Amino acid sequence: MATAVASSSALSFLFLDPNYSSLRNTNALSPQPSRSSLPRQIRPLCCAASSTSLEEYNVRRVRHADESIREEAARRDLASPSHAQGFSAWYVPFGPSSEPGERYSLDDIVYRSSSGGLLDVQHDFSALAKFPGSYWRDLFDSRIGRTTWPYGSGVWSKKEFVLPEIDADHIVSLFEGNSNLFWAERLGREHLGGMPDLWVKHCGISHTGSFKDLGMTVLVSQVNRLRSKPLSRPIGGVGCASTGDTSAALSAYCAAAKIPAIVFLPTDRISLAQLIQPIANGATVLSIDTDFDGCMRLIREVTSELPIYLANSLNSLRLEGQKTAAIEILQQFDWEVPDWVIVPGGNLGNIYAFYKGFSMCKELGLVDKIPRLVCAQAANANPLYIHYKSGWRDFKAVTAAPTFASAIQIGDPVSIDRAVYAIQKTNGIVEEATEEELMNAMSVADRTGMFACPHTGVALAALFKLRERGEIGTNDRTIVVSTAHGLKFTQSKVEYHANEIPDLLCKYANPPLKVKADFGSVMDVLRKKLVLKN
Ligand SMILES: Cc1ncc(COP(=O)(O)O)c(C=O)c1O
Ligand SMILES: N[C@@H](CCOP(=O)(O)O)C(=O)O
Repeated sequence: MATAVASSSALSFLFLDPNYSSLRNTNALSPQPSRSSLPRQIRPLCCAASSTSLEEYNVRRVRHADESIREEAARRDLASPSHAQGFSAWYVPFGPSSEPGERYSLDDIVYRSSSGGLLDVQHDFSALAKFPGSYWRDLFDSRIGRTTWPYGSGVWSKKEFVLPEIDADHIVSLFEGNSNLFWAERLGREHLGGMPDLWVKHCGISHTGSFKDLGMTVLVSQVNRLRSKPLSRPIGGVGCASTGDTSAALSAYCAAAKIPAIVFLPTDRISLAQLIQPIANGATVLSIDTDFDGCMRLIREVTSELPIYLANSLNSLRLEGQKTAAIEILQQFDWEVPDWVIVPGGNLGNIYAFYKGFSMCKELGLVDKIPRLVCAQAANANPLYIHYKSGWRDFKAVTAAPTFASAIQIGDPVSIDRAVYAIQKTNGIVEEATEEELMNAMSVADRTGMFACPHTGVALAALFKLRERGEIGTNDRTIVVSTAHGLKFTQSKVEYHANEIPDLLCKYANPPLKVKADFGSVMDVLRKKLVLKN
């Protein structure tokens, strides 16, 4: 315990020293240099939080019996604004602005630019670039798997790239992120022509079962800051329109922080598992007789009238958290850049978040290139695909039809401009998947040990098509982003395996076999099964 202690206190001063360029050879758990051996300019800073000696500081790193990790972080002055070291971020218009120099503080409540366009969070790259890429890589790597508040989170372990100025005490985190990168060995070998370097980033293996946790920790933390002293903003609650995952994440984070959550859900268009999440977390749940796009229009009107903070990805704060999944992928490959990343798209914030995470790492020298991005849409809800196919001529919203990938049944995505930018900047591709394609892709992946959701099925179906056309090569390192946990969408799997879906060939259906409760019948069935197999 005492050694683990030493490493974290070391980090707190290492990230104050621009000249300390590499931690790569430093065993994070090994004893740290004595205070006098530290470079001179960092000596006064390392113990800035208290007047204790380094020895005492390290010993005291063992958390007091009556102390929470939050209190410990405050005592040790970890991640306080003073540690931001001049790092900062603010809102700017996304794309060209009619007002030169237009920018807003992250403490402003603003979702649109003066011309009505989207906003983006811009970081002070000149401050971040004072540290070399190797410094950031090593710092982020050294924080993985710890409980140190707030760095145990995959999002907040990259705090300087996310919300550098927020006080650790305002952060609302459920230690999200750090999700599994699954080597899809059998799927690649048996179903994709021997692809040896195929991976699935399981963003849905998360607290509320989807990648939305990554963005929601950032948004709710900022709301917590705004509502707390000294800002004390009169925000009565946080609201969103949702196809089921944003609402689940919002409700959980708000419940953890004791902030009221209000969610607008399209009646009968989300799964039962998704519906029960905000109900259980005590949110105000409005089931509205319209589709997601209708709910989105309503929440935008309501948040402009009432002191309810908007939690959809129109709010660019969300994407700051979501972009850390891209950074995590790079980390998981020891900072080698994959060739392709395939992301299912609906409201289209996430594809841009991936672009942003990758491009930030490139600009700051953590990596030297970025992957090509593929955005995969359900054919029943494919406005980006249509736009792409038209050669990016005038964008037209569509009325999205029902799809098994119900969380992306969205016809008028708020982040359309962000998605176009991400695809264009990465020489990316947009692909679509029919209901049969997505359900079969999901089910064949399940046969190789996954339990994918239908949205992941959309991304997998896009991969099958791109492999077939030879656009993705056999040896290309390819990541499919799994956006939700399959357990949230069991009804669609039940229907599929029961072969009960009209006009759909359920190629991988595996219905249970009904057998009489006697030995002979059981043996007959098993013999038949084994003979068939052989
Ligand atoms: C499970 C799941 N996958 C994919 C998406 C698409 O993400 P985005 O809306 O950011 O495009 C969503 C939400 O829209 C989702 O809930
Ligand atoms: N799939 C989303 C749709 C809303 O997207 P958002 O990222 O803008 O919140 C959901 O689960 O609600």
